[in-house]
Amino acid sequence: GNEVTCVARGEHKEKMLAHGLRFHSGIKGEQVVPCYVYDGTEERPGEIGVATAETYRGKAELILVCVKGYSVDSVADCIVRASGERTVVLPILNVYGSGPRIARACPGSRVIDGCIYIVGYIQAPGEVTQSGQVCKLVFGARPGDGVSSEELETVRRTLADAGVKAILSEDIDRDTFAKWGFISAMAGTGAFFDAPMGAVQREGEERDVFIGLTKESTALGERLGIRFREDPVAANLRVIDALDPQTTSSLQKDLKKGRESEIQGQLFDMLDACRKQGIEAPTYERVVAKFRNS
Ligand SMILES: NC(=O)C1=CN([C@@H]2O[C@H](COP(=O)(O)OP(=O)(O)OC[C@H]3O[C@@H](n4cnc5c(N)ncnc54)[C@H](OP(=O)(O)O)[C@@H]3O)[C@@H](O)[C@H]2O)C=CC1
Ligand SMILES: CC(C)(CO)C(=O)C(=O)O
Repeated sequence: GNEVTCVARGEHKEKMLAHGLRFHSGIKGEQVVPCYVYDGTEERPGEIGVATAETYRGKAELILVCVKGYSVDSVADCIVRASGERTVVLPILNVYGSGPRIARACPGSRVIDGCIYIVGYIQAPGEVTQSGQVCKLVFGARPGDGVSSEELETVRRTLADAGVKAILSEDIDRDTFAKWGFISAMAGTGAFFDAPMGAVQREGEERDVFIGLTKESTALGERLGIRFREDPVAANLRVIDALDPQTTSSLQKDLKKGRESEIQGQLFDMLDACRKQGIEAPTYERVVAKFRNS
């Protein structure tokens, strides 16, 4: 029922416009949604508008920022242009601090914060796969973001109507930190040992490293004033133990293929923050040393 525009580029954009956006979804099944070039004037119900960050015109009501950490700066101008007085900007990256960072990069935009639990990827240009049944988005207000509780409720309802399990958090700083701590430990362990999560599910060095990373990020979080809802080691191991043993993180896959990756935001920033806060982080030191100068 809502108008949707995707900001895209390259072959992905071309294929979407030529053949529609093809979804292979564990939740919604197979679908092809027709796409058209969005120029800020015409809206076509039942179709997805497509624009580039440079050509996007018009004002959005809700902007979901779902690029990787290294691409944030390339979409900042677009976010500012697409923001009107009532627009809400919702980042869902796996990098803690994305809300504040995007707010700084996009003066005048109203930026909240969030994170998402989903397994998805671009399978081929114009084709997106979402695996399994999990699609949970946690979001919430940041201090001084200027977004009212009624507007947050509108965001929740909009996402829920689209089939997303949307949870309005009373402490999004805690929840984005917890997601960051998890993905950092998962990606760091997987990349360090070049192993899928099955290796972390068994007792042994891989599991010990995963636990070490989680304990160190927990110490950092506590130093920063995060009040975790439950012990992060127990919570993170529960998630790992429920994964398909073949699962690897996208950071691990990107590193293996020599592609640009989120290693700065997911690993290096964690160690740098530990050092800055005087938190001893021998496991992060060991894992990061393998990648920092390689
Ligand atoms: N994939 C997943 O299952 C999950 C991912 N996350 C997090 O979500 C974020 C996004 O991840 P993911 O979806 O995997 O990333 P992808 O790289 O698969 O998708 C991001 C897309 O944004 C495009 N993009 C980047 N910059 C621009 C730009 N300036 N103009 C137009 N398009 C642009 C990229 O194009 P191009 O390829 O040309 O760069 C790419 O198609 C990350 O922080 C990730 O850690 C969180 C939970 C689960
Ligand atoms: C592992 C997964 C899919 C979990 O949400 C993820 O976020 C990533 O690969 O970056």
